[in-house]
Amino acid sequence: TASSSRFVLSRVHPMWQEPLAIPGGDRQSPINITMRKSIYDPHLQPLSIRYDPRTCQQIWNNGYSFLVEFDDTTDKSTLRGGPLEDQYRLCQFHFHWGESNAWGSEHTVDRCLYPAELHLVHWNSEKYSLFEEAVMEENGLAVIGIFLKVGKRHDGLQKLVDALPAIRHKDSVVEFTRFDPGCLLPSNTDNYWTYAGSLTTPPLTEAVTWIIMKQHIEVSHDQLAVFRSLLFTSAEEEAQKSMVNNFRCQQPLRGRTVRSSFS
Ligand SMILES: NS(=O)(=O)c1ccc(C(=O)N2CCN(Cc3ccccc3)C2)cc1
Ligand SMILES: [Zn+2]
Repeated sequence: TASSSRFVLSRVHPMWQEPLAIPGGDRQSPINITMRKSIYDPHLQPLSIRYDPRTCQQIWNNGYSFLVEFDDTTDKSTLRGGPLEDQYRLCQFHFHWGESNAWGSEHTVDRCLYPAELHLVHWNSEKYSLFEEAVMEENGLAVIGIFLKVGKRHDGLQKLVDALPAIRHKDSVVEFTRFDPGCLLPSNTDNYWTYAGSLTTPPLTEAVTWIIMKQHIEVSHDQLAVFRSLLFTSAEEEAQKSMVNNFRCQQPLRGRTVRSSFS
């Protein structure tokens, strides 16, 4: 039954000890998406992604990734449509990456690993009044996942890359304004997979409608190398640890269906 907590089998994550039991535990993220098992759903609406660069506020190192945070006190940067019933507000975006270009993404497609994955995090502003509230509720969050591949330089990303040396250590924050997260979206946002999942970091709550883009974006090797120059550790700590491999291991599908917006 839903109340029975299952033991989520997972290898110990380098960054934090995976809890042995998660309440429910039958819709955990990330997962591998098997293309031939995903179900085309013709009723999925087009996504409406409208971001206002004026809501961009700061960038900070939280000791696990770096987050670009937005003013989410009004409906200026929003996500609607697709599998979503309600309107969601953008609150932050962050990335997950590896120590090498061979791995780093949290989700995979037919077991294909990408060197990094971007998460644009939104919360249901029709049903809840704060992110902290929505994070505990089913379908409280909607996260867009975008795979990164190493290739040509991403001009829009460079402004963000240039800000990273200022937040090298955990808990450092700098002002970061007038950045349009729309520049990080792939040219085609009509083709995506969607499934019911969870946060991939504590509290791992099963509150997320995942929307994983089929089309990846390209960034240069040097841009990704700057991500790896960040540190998990604060300025006070002796041993400096490079911020790499900040991804969670994959979780069982538990009978969930992954839908696709394309046939
Ligand atoms: N990788 S992911 O996209 O799944 C993702 C991970 C973390 C977050 C995030 O901003 N927080 C998770 C909770 N945390 C703070 C918090 C809030 C309430 C209760 C407890 C703790 C912030 C959002 C998305
Ligand atoms: Zn994430």
